[in-house]
Amino acid sequence: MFDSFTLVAATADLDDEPTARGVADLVEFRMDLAADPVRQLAAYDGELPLLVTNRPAWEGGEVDGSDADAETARLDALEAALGNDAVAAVDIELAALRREERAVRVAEEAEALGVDVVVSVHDFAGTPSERAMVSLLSAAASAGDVGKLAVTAEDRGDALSLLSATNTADAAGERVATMAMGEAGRHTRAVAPVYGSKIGYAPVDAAEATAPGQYDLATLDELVGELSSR
Ligand SMILES: O=C1C[C@@](O)(C(=O)O)C[C@@H](O)[C@@H]1O
Repeated sequence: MFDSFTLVAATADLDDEPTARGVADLVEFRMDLAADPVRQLAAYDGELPLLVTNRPAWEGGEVDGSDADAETARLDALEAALGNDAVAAVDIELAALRREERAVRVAEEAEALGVDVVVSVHDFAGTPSERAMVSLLSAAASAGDVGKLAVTAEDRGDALSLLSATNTADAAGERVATMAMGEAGRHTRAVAPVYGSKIGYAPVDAAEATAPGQYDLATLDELVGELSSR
């Protein structure tokens, strides 16, 4: 997975899966935004494979990760999800891998089960320098199967820097996924795949976006299809 562009339908409600079928390649289950994620996963009988994400508040999500116990509980829930046969990929934050042994163990467990690891970095405050982004992408890509960087663009210059960093990482043979959040970065969701980004996220319904500036699934599918060879 992730060798070519992968379109991901992001949702907190696995009942959305039939609507994503035929368009998305994968469903991202945002466990941190979901009501009763354990029950939803156990009951899942959809066709699309799942990417599970349990994003902590310290990285822009909803689940508590404010102390060691909360982080252990969050990562335990993520690890438990790996046992579900529908789970093909897991998202783990680069910052968690850097500071928590428990996160490294979840990544190792995923690898042992043949579950791909998306190592993610989010910047909700702005866009780091191009050099810093290249280095973050490299660190994230080498810590898992794909390195993902989502930044917040304030202007076109930020969007261009992200595209350029994506191009550099791709040319270096790194498997990466990039997107700029916010209005100024919106077009990067369609354009970054041209520069090597391997994942695009979109909600099935634009009203249920999981990040600022996302296109709805059908629109992203169409835009990426027009611009790349999807
Ligand atoms: O990390 C990402 C990328 C994302 O933040 C985006 O900007 O599309 C959406 C999230 O659901 C996903 O986990």
